[in-house]
Amino acid sequence: METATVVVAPAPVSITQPPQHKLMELKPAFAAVAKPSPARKAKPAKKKLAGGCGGYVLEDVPHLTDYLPELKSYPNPLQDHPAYSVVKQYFVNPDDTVAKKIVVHKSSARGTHFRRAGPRQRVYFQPDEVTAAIVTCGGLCPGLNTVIRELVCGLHDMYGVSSIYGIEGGYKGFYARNTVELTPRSVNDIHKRGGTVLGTSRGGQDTAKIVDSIQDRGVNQVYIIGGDGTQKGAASIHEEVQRRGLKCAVVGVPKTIDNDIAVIDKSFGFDTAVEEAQRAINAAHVEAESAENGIGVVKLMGRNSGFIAMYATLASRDVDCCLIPESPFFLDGKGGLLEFVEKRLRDNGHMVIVVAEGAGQDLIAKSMNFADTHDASGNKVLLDVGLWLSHKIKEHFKKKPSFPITLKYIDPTYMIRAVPSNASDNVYCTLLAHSALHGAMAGYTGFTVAPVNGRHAYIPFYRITEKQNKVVITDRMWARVLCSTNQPCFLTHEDVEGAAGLDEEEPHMPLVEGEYALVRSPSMCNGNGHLCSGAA
Ligand SMILES: Nc1ncnc2c1ncn2[C@@H]1O[C@H](COP(=O)(O)OP(=O)(O)OP(=O)(O)O)[C@@H](O)[C@H]1O
Ligand SMILES: O=P(O)(O)OC[C@H]1O[C@](O)(CO)[C@@H](O)[C@@H]1O
Ligand SMILES: [Mg+2]
Repeated sequence: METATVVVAPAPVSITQPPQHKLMELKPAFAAVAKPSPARKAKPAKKKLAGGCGGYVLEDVPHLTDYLPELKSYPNPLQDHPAYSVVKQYFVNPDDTVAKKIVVHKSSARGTHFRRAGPRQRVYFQPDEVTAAIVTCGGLCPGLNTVIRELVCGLHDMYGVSSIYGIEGGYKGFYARNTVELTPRSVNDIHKRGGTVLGTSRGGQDTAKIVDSIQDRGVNQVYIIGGDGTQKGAASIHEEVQRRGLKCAVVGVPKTIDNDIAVIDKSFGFDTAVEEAQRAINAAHVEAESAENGIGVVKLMGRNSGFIAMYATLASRDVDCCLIPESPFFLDGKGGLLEFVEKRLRDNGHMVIVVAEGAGQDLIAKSMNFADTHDASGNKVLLDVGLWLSHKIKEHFKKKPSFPITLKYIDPTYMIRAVPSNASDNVYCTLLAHSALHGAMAGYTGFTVAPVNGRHAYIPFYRITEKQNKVVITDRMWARVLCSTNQPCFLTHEDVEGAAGLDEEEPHMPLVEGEYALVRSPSMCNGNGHLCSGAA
């Protein structure tokens, strides 16, 4: 492990863990202890924080040596790889970290950083020791197959790993389905297809059973591709793996077209989805333009976050009104949506409305009195806002016989996520997969990999799962949308006051024992291991 940066915080070690020399004697694929009773809960992993000068904080990720301190390391085989041997500085400097915030003032603290992703000089697995498993969970997203392909090809071509399995049908596939062997040949052209060749599912996440399966199959690297729910599942798998003292790296690759994962720049598949949404918006615009008082309503995905609707609106420029979950709206009366629709039709003769599926759910529930239902993962099942809105608009104009309208409702929901990824998402997925496997080979675990301000980083699970990424309606990006559509903002003063801020939290670092395990890093401090002033 890279000792220059981090001193390991005391790890929560299971009392069933055998002495270390025993661990090292076990089957090379994994070091395991007796299976625990499913009733015992894994303790949440401690946060690993290191301080540095000028308010610098490293939010580090766990490493296998945190709880298996005697693990052997080996020179990275990449150093002999013909493609990489010529690359200067191919291995990531152990002190390299990625800043969470890059807009700073001269007096700002340096703030939170994450460990930079990439290949390390030393690895903690020998190629023939690795048994890797890949699983995809949650809804579909363009690029899933590309990530699978690049994990398989990357592990094989860069590290000489040949034992790679796909878990079929999401988390429950660990204990309810068969595995499929993955080779560079079997995944060769899967990136040209939408969906996931492994299948996916919601619900059925049973951590104890999953870790039993990991243990039984001798899996020592698990790559888990999925959204916020999946990453929560991955966090509990990692905790249980650590509690059992298994030599098994648990790695998350964030996936969701909703782009609702916090901290990261953007989730893969999002660009493709926005591009695909353009086709629906174009169709709505053509239909609307060709009719008398034509209205095109397009519903796009976005359960709690309206990013797809927002970016699709900005990209298109044909949209007259964009409705997202983060920005409440109302229909009737002065300043309401119906008044705006009427005005826009009088002015332009046609209009296009883009609505994110999670928008206006409270209004629909009020007017239709539906009981909440949830999917197998516990996500609220949404009511069809597009249908409801279309109905309300038609009802409104029915009362005005001198004002005939033609409304077309387009619901491309699944079409924007079932397509193969576009070129830029393909490249992005490749980098994600490579960053993920370099991290696992280097012994890091319990992390999600993703770009932060353009640089790939290893981010602890808790950072990804503690809150969702949402459109900030008091931010300039939403103002750009309002400028491009010239729609009313529908907001009251209270809505604005209550809206989430752009840059709220920067976690402060209590210098006391407790939830945070503060670690002082000699290389980042003033040479004697003390935090420089301003670090707290
Ligand atoms: N809090 C949680 N703890 C453990 N597992 C969870 C948790 N939430 C969800 N999961 C599991 O993660 C898997 C995927 O979750 P979910 O269906 O919410 O999709 P997701 O990963 O959020 O992706 P997306 O929202 O983009 O479709 C499911 O198998 C679900 O059971
Ligand atoms: O696949 P399902 O269960 O219909 O889920 C649809 C949901 O999945 C997503 O595509 C991703 O969370 C959402 O945008 C959408 O609400
Ligand atoms: Mg989700």
